Amino acid sequence: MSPADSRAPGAALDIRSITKRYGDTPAVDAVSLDIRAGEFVTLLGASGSGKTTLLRIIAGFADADEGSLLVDGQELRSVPVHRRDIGMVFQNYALFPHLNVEQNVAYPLRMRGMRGPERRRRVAEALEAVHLPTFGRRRITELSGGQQQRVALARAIVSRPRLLLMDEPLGALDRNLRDALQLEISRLSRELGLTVVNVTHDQEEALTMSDRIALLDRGRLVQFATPDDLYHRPVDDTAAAFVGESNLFRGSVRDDGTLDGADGVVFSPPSLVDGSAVGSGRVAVMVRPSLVRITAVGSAPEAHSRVDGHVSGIVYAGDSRKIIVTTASGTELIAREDAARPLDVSVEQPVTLHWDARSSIVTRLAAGSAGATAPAPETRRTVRA
Ligand SMILES: Nc1ncnc2c1ncn2[C@@H]1O[C@H](COP(=O)(O)OP(=O)(O)OP(=O)(O)O)[C@@H](O)[C@H]1O
Repeated sequence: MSPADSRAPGAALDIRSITKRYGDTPAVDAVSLDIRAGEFVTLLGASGSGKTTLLRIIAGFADADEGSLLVDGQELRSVPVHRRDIGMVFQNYALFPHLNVEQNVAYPLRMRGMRGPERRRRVAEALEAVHLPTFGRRRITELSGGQQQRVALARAIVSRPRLLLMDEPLGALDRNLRDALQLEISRLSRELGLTVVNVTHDQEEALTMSDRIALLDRGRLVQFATPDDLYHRPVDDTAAAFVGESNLFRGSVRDDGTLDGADGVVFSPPSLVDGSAVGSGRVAVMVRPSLVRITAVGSAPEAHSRVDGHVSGIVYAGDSRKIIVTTASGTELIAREDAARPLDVSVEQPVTLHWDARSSIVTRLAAGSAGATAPAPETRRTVRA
């Protein structure tokens, strides 16, 4: 099988303005993505954002109302499912219980009429790739969930498909197994130069595994970017709120550096939150909780952006500690700090949250965003479907 550095350049799959409606509501709304050969792309979004519908359209289980799917310039929409040269892995494994591991993995090759030593060699290679080289004769019912998912993966890659589609492949597994398989699937896709489209609502999984992430919201593509860009340079408040934990303020930046309607947050220096950088007056300003510091009222560094409130909760989460601060108007903000640091605040204590102005990220408001019509600031935590 080909190593990663032999990946072909160019688009493996060019998704152009794909739209699918159920009744009047678009489940997928004019989504365009150019997926490169050898790339691992994740469709990420809350429940109902259109991920599975788009994946099913690529697989050929559903047809789009509009748009095209081009592979090497050829329209895929008119190609029947079994001729699309696509491997699939589902959350529920979908293995044949009456066949053993080897027979399950060999199935796609049998369908293509491949037999004899070549077929055996390919099956052995695929089982090797998923670290199950000695499991060929095992019955499916004798395997753990993680092992079944590896068999499903081996079956999906054994015919070396042009494209591997995965629909929440790790959704049924426990956290430890999921973490281990995430790394293994990433390794395998790199080693084999696979082009993968993966669906998940788990942002950590998306950030860990993907070369690029397509963030969907109500059928629309919000941003298609590397994990780093999505995290550090969200295009709007929807992306900022969905990916990672964030403190998010929406409003208009005043000349004095405060944000209209934002609980008296003072951005310092104000030039760093110049809304003109992202268009008209109304903006979203985000700061990640890990970049926020907490101190007694009145003792924040002058050069820092800051807001006052009182500590309303302290939550331990393994290595880190989340301190929840509620402002005078009831907005909850988060500071996340290393749990090894001595705790120098207590619940109910008045405090100032502050952060280096360079940690503020200014983005535009998404069309239809709550903040586009109401200026109330808001804190969003990790959103999970
Ligand atoms: N066969 C169908 N008939 C009618 N509506 C549908 C159908 N399939 C999907 N939808 C609707 O289309 C929208 C997108 O659904 P889809 O399953 O693609 O979302 P998703 O992002 O994959 O969600 P989840 O993470 O919950 O699986 C939803 O509002 C859903 O109710």
